[in-house]
Amino acid sequence: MKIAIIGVGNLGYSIAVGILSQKKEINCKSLYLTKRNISSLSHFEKVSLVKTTNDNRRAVKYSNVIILAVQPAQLMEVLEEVQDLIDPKKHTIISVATGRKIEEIEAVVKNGVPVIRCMPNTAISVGQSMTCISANEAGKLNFHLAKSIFNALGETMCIEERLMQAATVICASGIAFWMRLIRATTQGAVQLGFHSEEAQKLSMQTCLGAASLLIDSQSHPEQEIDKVTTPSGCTIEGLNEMEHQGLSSSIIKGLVTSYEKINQI
Ligand SMILES: NC(=O)C1=CN([C@@H]2O[C@H](COP(=O)(O)OP(=O)(O)OC[C@H]3O[C@@H](n4cnc5c(N)ncnc54)[C@H](OP(=O)(O)O)[C@@H]3O)[C@@H](O)[C@H]2O)C=CC1
Ligand SMILES: O=C(O)[C@@H]1CCC=N1
Repeated sequence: MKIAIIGVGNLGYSIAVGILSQKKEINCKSLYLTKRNISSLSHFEKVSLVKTTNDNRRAVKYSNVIILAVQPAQLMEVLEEVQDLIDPKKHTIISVATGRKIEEIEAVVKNGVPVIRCMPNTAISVGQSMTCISANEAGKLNFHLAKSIFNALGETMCIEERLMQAATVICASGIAFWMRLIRATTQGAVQLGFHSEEAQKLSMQTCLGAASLLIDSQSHPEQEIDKVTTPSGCTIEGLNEMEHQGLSSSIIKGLVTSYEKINQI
């Protein structure tokens, strides 16, 4: 695969780091990285596979998988700039732009161009993204290209495009939500007597352990909670107080508010 990432900002950078860490498994022959101001990409210049440029047309010309990672408001302008170079027989477009539908991209490019819409998250830089994928008919024939990139960098799930906004909130924004939960438990640990670095380590590993328990045992969170909550013990006391204060309700309300905002982007 010859890959171009158009728009190497927060997410594009994370994808680039992930691809370079798994370049053999992904079979990446070259990686073009573009943005308008490329000074922040100078450290990539030492990597033989990588070419950094502010010339999107050059990146498209020398690549076959085009990952569009610009802001939603910048997407159409970038597509217009390169659309004449995009060849349905050569290129596959992978857009990670929030809220931009496949049909909006199809309206700009030639008929028959494979378009795949993906929603990874920034944990892609450490090979732990949860990436949701949907595609147009031509894109479905090239699902293997997206899967070979994103399966190497975490887990993937093929979903209907109508669910892409919800996936964005749960998985992409989800990184921020889980960070806040880790920060809150860290703050609690400090209040209970740990130094901040110790507190964060306790919080992070416990978070990882909880997720690993569910992944390995395929059980439901309540089954694991039952194993921890001793009758009349401290866990149920703390858990019930959190729920009295609206823990589950506030998280669900936050997710729904985030979802409503996405639909306005
Ligand atoms: N951050 C996240 O966790 C996630 C983001 N997304 C989506 O991914 C996309 C990117 O988000 P994010 O990385 O946060 O945004 P950033 O603003 O960090 O990155 C966008 C990048 O695009 C570059 N850019 C802008 N215009 C052009 C252009 N004409 N040609 C080439 N490059 C250009 C900008 O650099 P310069 O100004 O130098 O050109 C910038 O680095 C968005 O659509 C977002 O909704 C999706 C999932 C998660
Ligand atoms: O906050 C945002 O709008 C983007 C989409 C998901 C993560 N960042």
